[in-house]
Amino acid sequence: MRVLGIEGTAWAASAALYDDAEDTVFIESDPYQPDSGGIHPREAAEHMGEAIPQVIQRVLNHAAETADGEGRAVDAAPNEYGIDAVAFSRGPGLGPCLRTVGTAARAAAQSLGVPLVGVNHMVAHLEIGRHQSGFDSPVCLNASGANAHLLGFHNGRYRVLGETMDTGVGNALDKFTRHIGWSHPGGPKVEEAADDGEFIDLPYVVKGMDFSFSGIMSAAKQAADDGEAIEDICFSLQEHVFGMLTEVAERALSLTATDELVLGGGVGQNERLQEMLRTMCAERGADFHVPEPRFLRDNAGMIAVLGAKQFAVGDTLAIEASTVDPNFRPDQVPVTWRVDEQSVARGLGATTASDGTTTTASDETTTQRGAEAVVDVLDPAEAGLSLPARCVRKRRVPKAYRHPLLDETLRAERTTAEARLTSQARRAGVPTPLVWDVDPEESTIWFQHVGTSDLAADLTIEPVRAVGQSLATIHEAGFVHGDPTTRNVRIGDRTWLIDFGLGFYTGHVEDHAMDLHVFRQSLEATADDPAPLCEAVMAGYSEVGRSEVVDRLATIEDRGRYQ
Ligand SMILES: C[C@@H](O)[C@H](NC(=O)OP(=O)(O)OC[C@H]1O[C@@H](n2cnc3c(N)ncnc32)[C@H](O)[C@@H]1O)C(=O)O
Ligand SMILES: [Fe+2]
Repeated sequence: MRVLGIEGTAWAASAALYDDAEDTVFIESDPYQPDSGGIHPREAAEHMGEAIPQVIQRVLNHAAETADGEGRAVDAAPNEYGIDAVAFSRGPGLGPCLRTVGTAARAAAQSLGVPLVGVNHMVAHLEIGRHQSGFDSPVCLNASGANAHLLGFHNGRYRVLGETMDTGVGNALDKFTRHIGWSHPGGPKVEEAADDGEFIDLPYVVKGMDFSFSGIMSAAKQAADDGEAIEDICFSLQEHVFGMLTEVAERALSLTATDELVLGGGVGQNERLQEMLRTMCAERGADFHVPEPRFLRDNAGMIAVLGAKQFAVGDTLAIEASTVDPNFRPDQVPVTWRVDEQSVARGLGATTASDGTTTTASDETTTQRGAEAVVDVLDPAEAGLSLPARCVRKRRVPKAYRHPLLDETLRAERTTAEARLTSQARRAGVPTPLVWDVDPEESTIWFQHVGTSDLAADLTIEPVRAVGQSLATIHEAGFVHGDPTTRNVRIGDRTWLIDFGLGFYTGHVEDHAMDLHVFRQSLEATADDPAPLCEAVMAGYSEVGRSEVVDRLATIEDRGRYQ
């Protein structure tokens, strides 16, 4: 099968030929380069209008030359190019570009006499890595211009495990370089300048698996205005921004118990980002795949490859139904080509051994490696501690992927926050473990051992409802948990909240609603049937909390975050 792919969501006018018999991809691209400032949507669309017919023609020439290649049944295709389908990026992207390119794709499909396939650009950024790596069901980190998110396949869709709360990662870097007068695109120039830089402190914002770039970008611009060395700002931007992306990727691996990660998107070309992710995966024993650069930046090859998978299962579009969608979210895509495959969430819940005995993922005397800490369950007598009962020692171990100064600050701050907020939540009436000792130097806390397993291992309605009540209770007490996922809830005789390390004091409705959002995202990413669980958490929350928070949650979840 041969598929002609067409891409033109923003800056890359690109066409490609994918041949599945040989698994070869031929790509022709013509980038739009703004004279000044960032991407102007109308100028970009004009570029598409001129460049798309040319790149398509070059790919058709190549297709004609190779159409009678070995073993290929060209006669089966309705044209002399041996092309069976035309796939194009339907969105997300800039409306004027998408419309221009959509028109070209429809015309190409009609003149070649083949079906049209509509591809989601974000899913294509990630499927190319899965395709090439051979991974079953990885966590996917997309680091592109207009977006930044973590996706995992679950219950027939790509679920958003975490995403930027404001701008895309590439756009954030590009806005900074525009501020200091550098030409577009700025990302590669930041990478180059970072080579000679030294570390300066910038804001670092992670909420569960979501993250925000607005604070750090304003701080970077301010630092430039204040005369800080540009190479120091570039270096520190990379350390903070990519540190955030690596941290949330690790949290997603931990939440889903997955040991496969793929990277996608234009910012994925950055070698420091690749290095951080590679180091993090190596520390956890996870496999990591980065596609080659031509498949990371916008390109039609990824569109053709995913288009071929969709075409193979009959997922085609009638011309009259092929309108483009500038806000096309990855979780809106029916993943027709993966119906029978495994979920990203694995290793959760009860496991049945070959002899038929069932065990839950309980942790009696084990060492567990979470996303940011190593947790040991200790018998105090054996460990030589004078504590009344079984205890848990939680050590925030240094992360080799992070800059040592950033690493030290984060571990110290989170250890202090965790000890303080765990106790404060308990005083507010929420079941949390007793804090027996804290060693800030070693980023270590000793807790009372609570519960018999985590909520992820046994997801049922009642504890989920209790989590809703507990979140509302701490919000009323003036702080948020910061990372309330199903892994941070222990169940048993009661429903315990643990791991307050990302918590902070706040009375803002938005922050409270984010807490609920993070918990709901974790349910949606791991539960077989998330709907009743999502209802239960809201019911629990509503018993104690404010209705404004519930209303704001709806706004957050409706908000398209593509800027
Ligand atoms: C919707 C679609 O149009 C959009 N595509 C897009 O933004 O192009 P993409 O090729 O995925 O990413 C381009 C971004 O990638 C950044 N970039 C390229 N090379 C980089 C590098 N070495 N380091 C950091 N950023 C880099 C650029 O500065 C630019 O912001 C998207 O995927 O979000
Ligand atoms: Fe892209």
